[in-house]
Amino acid sequence: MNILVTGANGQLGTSLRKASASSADRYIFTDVAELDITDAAAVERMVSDNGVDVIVNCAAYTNVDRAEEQPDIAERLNATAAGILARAAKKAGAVLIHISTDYVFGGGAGNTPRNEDEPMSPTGVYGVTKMHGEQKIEASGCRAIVVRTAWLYSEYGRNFVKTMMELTATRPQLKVVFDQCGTPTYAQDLADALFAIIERRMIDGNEGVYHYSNEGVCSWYDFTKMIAAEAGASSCRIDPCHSDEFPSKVVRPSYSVLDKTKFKRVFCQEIPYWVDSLKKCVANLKNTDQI
Ligand SMILES: NC(=O)C1=CN([C@@H]2O[C@H](COP(=O)(O)OP(=O)(O)OC[C@H]3O[C@@H](n4cnc5c(N)ncnc54)[C@H](OP(=O)(O)O)[C@@H]3O)[C@@H](O)[C@H]2O)C=CC1
Ligand SMILES: Cc1cn([C@H]2C[C@H](O)[C@@H](COP(=O)(O)OP(=O)(O)O[C@H]3O[C@@H](C)C(=O)[C@@H](O)[C@H]3O)O2)c(=O)[nH]c1=O
Repeated sequence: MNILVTGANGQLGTSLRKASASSADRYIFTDVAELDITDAAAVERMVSDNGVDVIVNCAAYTNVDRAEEQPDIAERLNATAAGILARAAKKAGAVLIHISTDYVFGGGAGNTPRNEDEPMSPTGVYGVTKMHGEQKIEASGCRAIVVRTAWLYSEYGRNFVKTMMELTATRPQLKVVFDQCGTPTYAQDLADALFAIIERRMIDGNEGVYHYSNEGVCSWYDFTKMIAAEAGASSCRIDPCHSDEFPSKVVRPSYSVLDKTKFKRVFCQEIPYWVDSLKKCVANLKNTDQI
């Protein structure tokens, strides 16, 4: 099979490169320099010239704060381009694997993990544009597997784990919000899971929306405490704070824990506990001195 990966230099794309290294399938890794996914003609050409069977879209506008000031750019990449990929997939008879986010959900009083059928209720531009992306894919009628994930981190690029390893090593004190709860996801776990779906040919007949994060629940505060403990940053005092004490232009979801029952049932995969995966990533970062 020919598998086109877009946004391949990002966290998930890089992890997928690693996951698929020994596959007999042909993976075509592209980032914006090789394939700008907002360019419909270029996308169609890439798909037809290479006989693409599966597109894995790892490209996105992921700067949540900046999206508030650049809604048009975020919409173009997260929504319009998702529609372009979907239409190209439909025309070629390919399957689109698209990644979405827990930020399509907002707050709400409850603390029940979100399932796939729950109505979307994003509270910021990034979440709105990702919701539009999902809607454009559905409207295209292409065969698609949409995987919503959350709080992605890895050894690569910028992410919360690397930021907090840096801050807890250099600052005497930090305040971190404890009133936003979700589940972190190690990008390598998600990449391995997507790779297994493709490798085991489980893409056909399983179209739909799925949730995937690591197992468990925590606040950003708990996440930071665990990052500091694993990194050995004992000199930084970490205090919990409310969201209004950490000013931001974006209202982030207060509770966006994803229910992964459907993913585990359909794809027969176990999902690692968030603390176990965090330990692996921090150990890698400490060993390779990538921060
Ligand atoms: N990061 C997170 O916490 C979460 C992410 N997700 C979703 O998971 C997916 C992967 O996220 P992640 O790996 O963190 O994303 P990254 O931001 O790490 O990677 C996105 C990649 O897309 C590239 N890109 C930007 N514009 C284009 C374009 N026009 N054409 C092709 N590629 C482009 C980026 O290049 P450049 O860097 O040069 O802009 C970057 O290499 C996304 O769909 C995201 O919305 C979901 C939940 C959490
Ligand atoms: C650095 C810092 C952040 N925070 C808060 C701000 C915010 O509420 C929370 C997380 O900060 P971030 O800026 O990393 O979060 P954010 O960029 O909103 O992360 C999101 O990215 C997108 C792409 C997704 O799809 C989401 O799943 C999620 O991972 O921690 C503190 O409370 N104290 C701090 O010192």
